[in-house]
Amino acid sequence: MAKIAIVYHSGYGHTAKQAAAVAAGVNEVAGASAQLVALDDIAAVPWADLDGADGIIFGAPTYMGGPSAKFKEFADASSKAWFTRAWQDKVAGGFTNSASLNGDKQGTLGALATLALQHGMIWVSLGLLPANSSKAQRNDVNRMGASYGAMAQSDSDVGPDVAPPAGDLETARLYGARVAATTLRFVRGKQ
Ligand SMILES: Cc1cc2nc3c(=O)[nH]c(=O)nc-3n(C[C@H](O)[C@H](O)[C@H](O)COP(=O)(O)O)c2cc1C
Repeated sequence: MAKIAIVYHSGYGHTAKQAAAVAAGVNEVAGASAQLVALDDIAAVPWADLDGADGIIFGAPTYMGGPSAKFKEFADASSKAWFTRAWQDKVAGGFTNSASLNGDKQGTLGALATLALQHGMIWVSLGLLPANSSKAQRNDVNRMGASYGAMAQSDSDVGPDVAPPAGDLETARLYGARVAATTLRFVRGKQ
């Protein structure tokens, strides 16, 4: 069994929907299971569960071009795990959601990847072709052409009941499945 923790922050619920889609993708892979960890209270982070996971997927909304402050608080607190190399060689991935089509989401994914690399983790790319032809539609998979991880976009005037759109949630689901399948290979390789 590959245990995959999905550690995310969501201020207003949009990134939480993306996180749920990532978890659905993980759980669709036979032999993999997802544990969603919402970063509401840093004092409540289940560090032992993260240390015991085979993979960790990080998620944050893009605020001012980078991960939200609450996620950064978690990243800073993870320095204890960094000292002990507790997450060394675990599989890692990341996702972000923001209001603008671009919105500097790449800055957030870069920060999430850097966190994983500092911990000695093995980062998984998105692995999906971009929807960038003249026929591309709003609900296409990977409509923002990401490669670092999964991106989603939520219109600024609507709630998480309607955003992010279905294609972005499908992108998140496919990414969760990809990270899970990759983690399973590592777990089986160790056995
Ligand atoms: C403090 C703050 C900063 C933001 N900065 C950005 C930004 O840099 N780029 C962007 O596209 N959207 C930005 N937004 C919009 C959020 O990314 C967007 O509303 C997102 O859906 C929020 O996700 P959440 O509901 O999970 O918190 C910002 C929102 C807030 C509250």
